[in-house]
Amino acid sequence: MRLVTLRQATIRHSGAPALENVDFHIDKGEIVTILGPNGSGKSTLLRAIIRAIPLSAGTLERAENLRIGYVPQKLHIDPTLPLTVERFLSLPVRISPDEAEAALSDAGASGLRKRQMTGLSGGQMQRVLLARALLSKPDLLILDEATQGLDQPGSAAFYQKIETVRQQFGCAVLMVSHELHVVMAASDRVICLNGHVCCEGEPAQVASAPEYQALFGTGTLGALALYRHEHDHSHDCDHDHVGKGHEHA
Ligand SMILES: Nc1ncnc2c1ncn2[C@@H]1O[C@H](COP(=O)(O)OP(=O)(O)OP(=O)(O)O)[C@@H](O)[C@H]1O
Repeated sequence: MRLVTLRQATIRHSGAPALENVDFHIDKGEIVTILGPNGSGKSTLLRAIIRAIPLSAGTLERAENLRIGYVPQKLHIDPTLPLTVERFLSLPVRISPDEAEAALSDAGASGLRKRQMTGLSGGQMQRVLLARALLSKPDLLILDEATQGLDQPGSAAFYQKIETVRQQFGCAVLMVSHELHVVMAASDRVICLNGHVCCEGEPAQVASAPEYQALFGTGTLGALALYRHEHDHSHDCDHDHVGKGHEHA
């Protein structure tokens, strides 16, 4: 089932085009990742889909009653503002402590309900933002560089959580990320943007496309191969492997 379709979408900011003639779609349950250099229109695309900015040309269709959960890049909260996680989750629609606890648990943030928002670590904050996005039981979860500022284990754990959430909620996931190898391995489809769609397809297809390599180089091909490798051999000893090639075996 198709959740969102953009046809020949053009978006201008103060007259200057950020995106031109973009065709895009996402289906139920898919994980789609948007890659692209700084200023290539990734956030603009996401914000158009949530109808935060209008199209200058083209069309946007969304499935009827589509529920979207949006996890922003970051959230600025005034450090002098007392705001517990529970109260944050109750903005703007009040929820019960049980609902707050359930959403936090789904997002892997159990136990943070009474904490102050300004006292959370980067990883805890992202999980609270995820919990908030999950409250609407989304059909489509949108993440805009949600792991920016997290260390590598932190962001890997976050993406694993996203995969669990997708299975649990049956939602599609649309995300922007710069962490090429993790994201490429976790995505069904990758779209490479640079003001327009440069190339798109399954991760392996995109990684070998000349347009992608012109933007990102060929380095990620190796990383992708490591994460995608088929396990076609057995090991003659059962110690823990530390080699990168076994991280995703
Ligand atoms: N509100 C705005 N007003 C004017 N120009 C804007 C606005 N928002 C974005 N732009 C411009 O539109 C272009 C695309 O910006 P966008 O934020 O979508 O890129 P991005 O790919 O998400 O970048 P980054 O990776 O740096 O987050 C950039 O040239 C940016 O300067």
